[in-house]
Amino acid sequence: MAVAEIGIIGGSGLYKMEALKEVEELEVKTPFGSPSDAIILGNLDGIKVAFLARHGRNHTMLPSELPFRANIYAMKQLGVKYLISASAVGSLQAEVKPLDMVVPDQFIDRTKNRISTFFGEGIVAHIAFGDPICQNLAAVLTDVIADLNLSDVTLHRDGTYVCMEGPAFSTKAESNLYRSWGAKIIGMTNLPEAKLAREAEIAYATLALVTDYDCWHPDHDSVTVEMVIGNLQRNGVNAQKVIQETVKRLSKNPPSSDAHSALQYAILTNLANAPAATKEKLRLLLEKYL
Ligand SMILES: CSC[C@H]1O[C@H](OP(=O)(O)O)[C@H](O)[C@@H]1O
Ligand SMILES: Nc1ncnc2[nH]cnc12
Repeated sequence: MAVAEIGIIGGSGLYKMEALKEVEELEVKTPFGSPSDAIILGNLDGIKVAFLARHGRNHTMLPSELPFRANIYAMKQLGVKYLISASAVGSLQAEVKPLDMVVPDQFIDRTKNRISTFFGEGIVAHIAFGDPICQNLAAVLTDVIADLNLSDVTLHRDGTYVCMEGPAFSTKAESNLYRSWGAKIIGMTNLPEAKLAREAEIAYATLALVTDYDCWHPDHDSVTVEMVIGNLQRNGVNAQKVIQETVKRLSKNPPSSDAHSALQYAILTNLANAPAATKEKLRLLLEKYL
């Protein structure tokens, strides 16, 4: 039985959910090692949720050091079917202002050093990733943001998130290149998570919290960590309201998601003859298809 069907990954500045009740800390082990930190299991308005601080509660991990596979696999082990990521992002477009919220629908991969598949070691799968975000989950998020009508927050219902390697922020030339590609926001974490969530058949969507104008805007200072965390603290309460209401609506009316059957036509290897050790390692992902 699922421990929690809804998971939350909190990014920079969002290290806990204040409204979580009856919390329990779970030290989860996975075939891919330990997640970034203990998973905090608790009740949000009576609904069980699993919360993980992406960089650890004391923010001790660089984006390139994050155990993405362990984080997503741990959520899968707890029975998570819907995963909400809350993330700080820089804006690449003038109309997207600090404190705004974006629910991106696309990614551009500029990472260099991430493992973003569970497969290999004798089992090959290629998931479809044309629509990397679950649009039905994203629609719940956007409806909630619109309905809450938060002061100082403009909602952007879609947009492309550039996922860069980091940890240094972009150069102006890079930032302007991404602008010329029409991308809306930039961060360092969500693309590997979205890929792994899709392989794990978990519906994934991002609540992107805009904290800065990166380094391209002639009238604004270039991004600093102080700016990111300051703006995150300014709209951390709003972000938590959005997540809380989204959890309520998901639990009342869980949307269908193509992500929930993402592996159906993705596995190439005949599992009957696949290495037993890999089948065991990926048992949770494969058991429906064995
Ligand atoms: C603290 S600024 C850069 C840092 O913030 C974002 O983190 P997250 O996506 O976990 O909110 C960005 O991706 C970088 O990791
Ligand atoms: N400008 C930026 N670039 C990359 N990641 C970020 N996270 C928050 N702001 C960012």
